[in-house]
Amino acid sequence: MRIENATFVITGAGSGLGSACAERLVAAGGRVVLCDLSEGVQDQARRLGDAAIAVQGDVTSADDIQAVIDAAQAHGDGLAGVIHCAGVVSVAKLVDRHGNPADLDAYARTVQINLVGTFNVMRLAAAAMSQNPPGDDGERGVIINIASVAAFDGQVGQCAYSASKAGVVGMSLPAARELSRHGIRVMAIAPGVFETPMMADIPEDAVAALSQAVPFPKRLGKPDEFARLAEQIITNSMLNGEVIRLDGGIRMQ
Ligand SMILES: NC(=O)C1=CN([C@@H]2O[C@H](COP(=O)(O)OP(=O)(O)OC[C@H]3O[C@@H](n4cnc5c(N)ncnc54)[C@H](O)[C@@H]3O)[C@@H](O)[C@H]2O)C=CC1
Ligand SMILES: C[C@]12CC(=O)[C@H]3[C@@H](CCC4=CC(=O)CC[C@@]43C)[C@@H]1CC[C@@H]2C(=O)C=O
Repeated sequence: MRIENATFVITGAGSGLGSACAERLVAAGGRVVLCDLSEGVQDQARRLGDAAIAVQGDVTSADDIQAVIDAAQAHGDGLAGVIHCAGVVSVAKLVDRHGNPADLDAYARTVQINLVGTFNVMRLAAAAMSQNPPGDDGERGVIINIASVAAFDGQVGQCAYSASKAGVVGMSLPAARELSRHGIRVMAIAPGVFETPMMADIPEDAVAALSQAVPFPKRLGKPDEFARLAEQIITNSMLNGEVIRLDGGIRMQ
């Protein structure tokens, strides 16, 4: 799949990994529709110029995401792909230090945004892309979902987050198998620890410890390193039905 003059939806594009993907795709000649809950996404689109537009929306809402996809179809010649970066992290023990059980609504909220939101974006994007004229090899589109190393090595306090990301991993192969008949590829990236606003409130010594836990290089990943992998997935049509860890070799304790 080529990037030049093709249109991509990027969710979570107001910040961190999504924002870096938007910059990279525009630099490669693509058009982007940026979706985020936060209104800051409008400024991000303005910074990127005419190739970018923003549609504020919630990935868990069918109406919001349909509006994003409609905007993408109007912004170019059909929707070529989605990089679905919107997500939230949550930390809560099953039983806290006072013996209270974890909050059930908080658990459901994380799963709703990270897992149900991913399914919502995938289903609406795939329905739109299935109507595209076929390109090389009959390709009609590509979906990149974002999991996490926490899908495989979840830490204490990450029951909700790890379950939501493991669900994203679990959906990728059946989705790729099903959508192959439409020429749509599905991939997932499982990042390790990346330097984004999601990490902003973590104390310096905790960030240093996380960096030390990476075999090589001993630092947090940079958002553009993530965006470069997303770019490779878009342009390399043999990548399908797989989850790629991008983590410097870290295995969380
Ligand atoms: N930063 C890291 O170390 C890692 C991040 N990830 C995953 O990567 C993805 C991107 O994370 P970052 O860029 O680091 O986080 P971030 O917090 O910088 O960006 C996430 C964006 O998603 C948006 N968002 C949240 N809920 C939304 C909703 N319901 N609808 C629309 N937008 C919504 C937020 O407004 C925010 O702009 C997330 O799925 C995260 O779980 C995975 C592994 C490591
Ligand atoms: C630091 C902490 C736990 C983590 O390791 C995550 C971090 C937020 C960004 C991340 C996203 C991932 O998908 C992988 C894990 C992690 C680096 C979390 C913020 C608070 C968490 C904490 O303090 C745990 O005790």
